[in-house]
This record gives sequence, structure tokens and C-alpha cells, in this order.
Amino acid sequence: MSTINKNVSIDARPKRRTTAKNISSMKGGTPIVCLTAYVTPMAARLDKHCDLLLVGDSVGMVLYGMDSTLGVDLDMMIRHGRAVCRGAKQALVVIDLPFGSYEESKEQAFRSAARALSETGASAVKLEGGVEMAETIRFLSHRGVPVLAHVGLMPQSVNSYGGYGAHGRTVDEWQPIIDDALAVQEAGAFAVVLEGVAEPLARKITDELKIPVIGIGASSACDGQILVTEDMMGMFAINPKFVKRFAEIGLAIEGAIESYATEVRSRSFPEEEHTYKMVGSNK
Ligand SMILES: Nc1nc(=O)c2c([nH]1)NC[C@@H]1CN(c3ccc(C(=O)N[C@@H](CCC(=O)O)C(=O)O)cc3)CN21
Ligand SMILES: CC(C)C(=O)C(=O)O
Ligand SMILES: [Mg+2]
Repeated sequence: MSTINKNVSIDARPKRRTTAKNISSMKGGTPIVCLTAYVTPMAARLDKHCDLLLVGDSVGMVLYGMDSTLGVDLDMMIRHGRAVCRGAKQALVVIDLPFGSYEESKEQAFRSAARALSETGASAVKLEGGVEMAETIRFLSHRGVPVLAHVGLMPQSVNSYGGYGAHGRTVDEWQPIIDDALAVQEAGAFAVVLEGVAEPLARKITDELKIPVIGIGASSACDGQILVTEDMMGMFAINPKFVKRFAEIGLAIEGAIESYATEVRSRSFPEEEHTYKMVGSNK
């Protein structure tokens, strides 16, 4: 083996990590596969199949039992972002900026985004908002922070909406959402998440935008899809219309725990094979 290249094995060279630019170039092609990730072991499994992993502020609801995403702070996002980056080698890792960490000013947004990237190893941030966030998105993306925008149903605004109902189900609701999508594109977002909107609106926005539209509850018309991993795994109690359960991991967990409890109480666990012997004995 050459001494010059001793640290570079051609065969085992890792595939380069997906970039925000790569995601932008996937507009109109094979749909972009995205899921949320909060912890290392799940991130490692997701990484094999996903183009993009989102460290979503949904972490507050899914892992901490909060009843909305409003109580999540930047330290929580950074802690989980770091965990996800340890597991993910290929996918683009994007961190949600939490409520209160970016809305005040573009400078506040940059400070939060800079921490989110420099303290985790993630390569992009996501923030909720359309026309009103365009100036912030422009400020970040011109300063080295790729931004994934998020329009349509914006969960951090749940108190203004009064619930998580779908948007754009009557045509008179369309124009503000279209304006938001166009504004974030014009401001330099590399892609946009479109959440909780009726199919014809999702189709129109996907057709009109030059950047990829990643849908959640926004029909098959989008350029890609995202779901909360625990939702599609059957590990979380809420079940919106847009969630398909691809597994019933929650039931599998309950079954395993029930078996453990039964075996401990009946002394059938632990068995010989789980038991240490004295040094020098046969087993
Ligand atoms: N686990 C999880 N999954 C998500 O998709 C998610 C989060 N958490 N947290 C942040 C937001 C909140 N989201 C939600 C939460 C609830 C509904 C829901 O229950 N939708 C109902 C309609 C509700 C109504 O009409 O008021 C549905 O039937 O789809 C939808 C999106 C999406 N996001
Ligand atoms: C549902 C996705 C898009 C999200 O923002 C989150 O998981 O926080
Ligand atoms: Mg979010």
C-alpha cells in the first residue's frame, strides 16, 4: 500500500454527503425522501435510505410529551442535532429553528442558525414563515446558511390558528400561501416544506416554484415527502389524516415489555446463557 495514501482507501471511500445544492437539483425528478430524526441509532438507520434528515422541533411533542412545539428551545435542538449528526453520514441534516429563536430580527436568526450549524455538524436550518420571513431567509442564505423554508400549516403558529386543521381548502385561502411560497423562493430558500394543504393548491405551488416542494399532508403532487418518523413507525399517539403507519413499532414495544415482565415474575429470565460463571468453570 502506498504510504502517501495510507489514510485514503479508494474502495471504502465514503460517498459524499448530500448538500443543500444537491437537494435543489432534485426538483421535478425522483421524489426527495425525508424523515425526522432526533437520536443517533435511529439517524444511522434513516441515513441509509433518506436524502434529508430533519431534526424537527416536533421532538418536544414526540420525545418530551409537550402538547405543542412552542416550549422547545435552541439548546434542545442543538443537543438532538449533535446526536443525529453522529449517526448520519450521507443524508443532509437540517435543524429546525425553534419558536422564539429567529422571529425578532434577522440578526437574532443568524445568531441562532450559526449556533445550530457550528455546534452540531448540520448543514442547513429550517424556519417557519413566508412573506414575513423573506428578509430573514435572504440574510441567512447570503451569509452561508442554507435555509429550508416552511409554509402552509406552520405548527409554531398553532395559537393563532386555534388548531392543526388543513389550509387552502377553499380557493379564497390560496393567494396568501402562494405568495409565501414565492417569497421564500425569491429570498433564496434551497427548498420549501409545504404542510397541511389541499391537493390542488399543493400541485399549483409545486408547478410554479423552481425550488423543490417537500410535502407533509400536501398530497403526492410535491417534489418530495416528509413525515415524523415515530408517526410512520406507529410509535406516537396522534394520527393525522396524512400519516400512513408503515409499521406498528409501538405494539412491538408493548409486546416485548409484557414478555419481559412475565418472564421476570416467573423467573424464566434470566436463563443460563445470560448468567456469568466463575473463572475456570466450563461455561
Ligand atoms: N408527531 C408529530 N407529527 C407531526 O406531524 C407534527 C408534530 N408531531 N408536531 C408538530 C406538528 C403538529 N402537526 C399536526 C398535529 C396534529 C394534526 C391533526 O391532528 N390533524 C387532524 C385535523 C385537526 C383539525 O382539523 O383540527 C387530521 O385529521 O389531520 C396535524 C398536524 C404536524 N406536526
Ligand atoms: C413535521 C416537520 C416538517 C417538522 O417541522 C417537524 O418535525 O418539526
Ligand atoms: Mg417543525
